[in-house]
Amino acid sequence: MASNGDNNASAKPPPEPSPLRKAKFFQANMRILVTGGAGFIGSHLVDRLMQNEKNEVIVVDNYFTGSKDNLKQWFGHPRFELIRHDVTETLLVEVDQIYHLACPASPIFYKYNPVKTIKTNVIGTLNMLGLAKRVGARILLTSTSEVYGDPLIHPQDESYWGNVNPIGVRSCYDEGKRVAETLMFDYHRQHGIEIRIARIFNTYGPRMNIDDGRVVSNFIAQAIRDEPLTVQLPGTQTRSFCYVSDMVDGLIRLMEGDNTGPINIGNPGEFTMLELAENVKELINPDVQIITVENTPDDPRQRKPDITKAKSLLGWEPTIKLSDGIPLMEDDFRSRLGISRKK
Ligand SMILES: NC(=O)c1ccc[n+]([C@@H]2O[C@H](COP(=O)([O-])OP(=O)(O)OC[C@H]3O[C@@H](n4cnc5c(N)ncnc54)[C@H](O)[C@@H]3O)[C@@H](O)[C@H]2O)c1
Ligand SMILES: O=c1ccn([C@@H]2O[C@H](COP(=O)(O)OP(=O)(O)O[C@H]3OC[C@@H](O)[C@H](O)[C@H]3O)[C@@H](O)[C@H]2O)c(=O)[nH]1
Repeated sequence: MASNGDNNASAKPPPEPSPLRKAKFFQANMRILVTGGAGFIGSHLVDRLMQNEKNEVIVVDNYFTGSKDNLKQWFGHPRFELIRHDVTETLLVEVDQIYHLACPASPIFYKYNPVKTIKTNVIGTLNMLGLAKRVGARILLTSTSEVYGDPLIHPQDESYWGNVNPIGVRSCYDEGKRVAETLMFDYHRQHGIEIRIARIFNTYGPRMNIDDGRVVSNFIAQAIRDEPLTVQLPGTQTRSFCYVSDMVDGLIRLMEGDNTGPINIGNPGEFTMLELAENVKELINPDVQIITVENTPDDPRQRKPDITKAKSLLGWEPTIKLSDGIPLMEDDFRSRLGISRKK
C-alpha cells in the first residue's frame, strides 16, 4: 500500500485494474488520461508521456485557458486522443492512470468565474475520483502551494496546515484545492483508490499564455514589448519558480512511485518580485523600466517549498535555475509575438 510516511492506510484494498494488465500473452499499452492537458503544464506532460511508446494518452479539456495549439504535434497520432469535455460533467473512459490537472491556474482566470472554479475543483475532482474507482485507475491531483495560503511558517513543508482566508477572492481556488485534497484522501481511505497528490509551486516556461497574468509571463512579455515591468506592491513578496520540464519530471516520478503525498514539487530558489523584475530586465531588455502598481487582496507574502520529501521519496530535485529558464521562455514568447531580439 502506498503511503505518505504517515498512518493513512486505507480500510479496503484498491479496486482491481483491468484484466488486460495481467494478461499472459498480450501486453496492453498503459492508457493515461490527462485532464487539463491542453493547458501549460498539461501539454508538456503529454509531450513527455507520448515519448514512451507504451503509453496511450487521452486528453480532456474545455479550452477555458488551454488551447488545441499546444497539442497540435500529436493530432492524428494513433496513441493520442483529444476530447472536448468539462470535468464538472461525468466521464467514462477505460484508463489505467489519471493525471488530474483541469483547473484554471492564473489568479486572473480563476477569479473570473469563482463559482465555476469551485465547481471545477470539487465536482471535477469528485467526477475523476468516481472514474478512478470505477475503472481501478491510479489518480494524481495537481494541488498547489496555495493550500498554505499566506504561510506563517517558512519554508513550507507538507505537514503545515496553512493560513487560508476561507471567504476571500482567492478562496475559490485555495479552498477548492483543499477540498479536492480532502476528497482524494477520503476516496483513498473509504474506497481504496490509489492516489497521488502533488503540491505544485509556481511553475513557468514555454507555452504559458502570453496574457496569462502570472508574473513570469507578464514580465517576459512586457520586456519583449518594451513596456514597463509591473511589480505589484510591495515588491518584497517572494515566490520560488520551477521550470516546467523539472515539474513534469516530478509529477511522473510521483505517479510512478509508492507515495500518496502530498509532496511539494517546486524549486526552492526564492526571489522577491523586485528581484525577479531585475533579473528579467538584465536578461531580456536592460533599457526597460520597472514600475510599481497596486496589488490584489490576500496576496501571499512569502513562498518557498521545503522539498526534503521530494528528494528522499522521489529522488527528485529541480535542475534548471531561473537565469537559465527565462531565456528559454523568452525564445518561445518572441516567436509567438513575432518580435526578434534587438541587434
Ligand atoms: N502553473 C503553476 O504555477 C501551478 C502552480 C500550482 C498548481 N498548478 C496546478 O496545475 C494545473 C495546471 O496548471 P497550468 O499552469 O497548466 O494552468 P492552465 O490554465 O494552463 O491549464 C489548465 C487547463 O485546464 C483546463 N480546464 C480548466 N477548467 C476545466 C474544466 N472545468 N474542464 C476541463 N478542462 C478545464 C484549461 O482549459 C487548461 O487547459 C492546475 O490544476 C493548477 O491548479 C499550477
Ligand atoms: O504583473 C504582475 C503579476 C504578478 N505580480 C506578483 O507576482 C506574484 C506572483 O503572482 P502570480 O499571479 O504569478 O501567481 P501566484 O503566486 O499569486 O499564484 C500562483 O501560485 C500558485 C498556483 O497554484 C497558481 O496557479 C499560481 O498562479 C504575486 O506576489 C503578484 O502580486 C507582479 O508583481 N506583477
